[in-house]
Amino acid sequence: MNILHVTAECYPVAKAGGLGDVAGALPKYQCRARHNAMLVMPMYQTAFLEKNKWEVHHKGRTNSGNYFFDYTIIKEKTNKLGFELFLVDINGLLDRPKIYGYDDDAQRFVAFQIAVCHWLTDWKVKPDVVHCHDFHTGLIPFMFKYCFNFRPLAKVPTVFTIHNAEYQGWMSWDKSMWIPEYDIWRAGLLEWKNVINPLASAVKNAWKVTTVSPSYMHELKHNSNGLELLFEYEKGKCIGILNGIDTEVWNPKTDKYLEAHYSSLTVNKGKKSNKEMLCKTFELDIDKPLFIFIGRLVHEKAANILPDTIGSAIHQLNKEVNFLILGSGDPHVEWLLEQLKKIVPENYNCVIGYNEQLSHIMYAGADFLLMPSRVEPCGLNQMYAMRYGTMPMVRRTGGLNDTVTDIGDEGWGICFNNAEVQELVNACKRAMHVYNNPKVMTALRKKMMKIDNSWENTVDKYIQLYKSVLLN
Ligand SMILES: Nc1ncnc2c1ncn2[C@@H]1O[C@H](COP(=O)(O)OP(=O)(O)O[C@H]2O[C@H](CO)[C@@H](O)[C@H](O)[C@H]2O)[C@@H](O)[C@H]1O
Repeated sequence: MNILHVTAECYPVAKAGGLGDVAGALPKYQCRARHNAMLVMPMYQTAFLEKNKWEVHHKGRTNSGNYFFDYTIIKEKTNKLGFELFLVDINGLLDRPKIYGYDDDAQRFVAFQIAVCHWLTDWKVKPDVVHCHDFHTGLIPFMFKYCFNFRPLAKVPTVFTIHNAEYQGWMSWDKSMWIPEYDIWRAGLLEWKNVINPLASAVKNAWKVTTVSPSYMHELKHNSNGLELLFEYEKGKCIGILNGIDTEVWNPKTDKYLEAHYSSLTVNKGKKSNKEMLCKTFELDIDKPLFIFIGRLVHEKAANILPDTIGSAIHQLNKEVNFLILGSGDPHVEWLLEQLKKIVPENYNCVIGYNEQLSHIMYAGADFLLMPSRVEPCGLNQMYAMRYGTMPMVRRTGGLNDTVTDIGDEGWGICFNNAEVQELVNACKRAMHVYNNPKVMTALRKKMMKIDNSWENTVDKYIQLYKSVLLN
């Protein structure tokens, strides 16, 4: 089957979060299952672009409203990622160092989607299915069906995966001029609550819609940042498929970012070496349990409760715990986390920013991973942590619910119900209890490392889904 993924991120080309991890792994494992998966994304200015060899695959000229532009599709020459990788170059618009965060992001991603549609219209062999990810690609299912210029794509099936429904890409109606001329009677299929809503549009127009865990699919009908009724209405074409993890990138035996490798047999020794390195670098006491948080410092991740939680836990647990945070996001939370260094320097440290290598060393060296997320469509961090023998401490929501079982229910993690400071502190107290019982801790580490969350288990679910649309 010929599958084309369309996405704004893909590890290791350009990654801001979990979307990048999934987009870098799913096509690779689809190819291993003998399908022809390809991926197209914007051409940002990244190290990956400079370090690899490219050939020009297609050149075209099109427009987004009054903005006429030339675009070039380049293809990576060696299949380095295990699948064919195409980048869309639009001079001045996409070729920038960051993925997101520019004032004209909306226009950038609309132009990207138009270029992809324009290219595919010209391409003689059409993919069997086009798989779009998150709102940056959410207008594509509509454009395929209703833009006059893209008529040859009208029958190409589209699947849309929601990695995060909190971000919907809202645009006021005056931006509709950016979208190539379309059947005006279908304008309602672009909007939700009187604004253009690319995520809602994708849910309406894609042939199938998936979320990255079954629990999250269920939750969206009750809590989806305004789209609850839409998900209820469209539930017939929606399905939750749990993410996998790339067990080659995330493997403590071979991880290229680690100096001390280990397996479940050598887990205590391996984790100790990595913890030593972390504790030395961040001036923390190796004998105390190390709790970490890695991720975007935003409301949905409940990052705002971290500063108080850390302060209270250090106090209530008589300074017998250490915390290390890696992340960036809300400037106020960043500031509070920085200030905390001055208050509890012996038990806490943080790195504000994005650091792929450090994240791997932290998963390997920590004892516990905090994930108090208010919303978590799937969550990869807890699965990485488990693979590295680090106990996940999670709020029971979304994909966290589907992947972590509490130690009280014969599981391997610590679960709690509310994103509140004292609940998280209490969870730390339970964690301390386990930590102080080395035999139990070791057994749990070995147990969680054996859990198989690999993509091999999941790929077939997507293939079955694609097949169901091909039969229509
Ligand atoms: N400062 C930093 N430095 C280094 N690495 C960092 C980092 N901040 C985050 N990361 C990395 O980014 C990834 C985060 O993945 P998650 O799935 O946990 O969250 P995210 O909200 O980005 O993804 C969304 O999409 C994914 C994929 O579908 C869903 O699992 C998730 O629930 C949904 O919110 C991990 O690889 C993590 O290590």
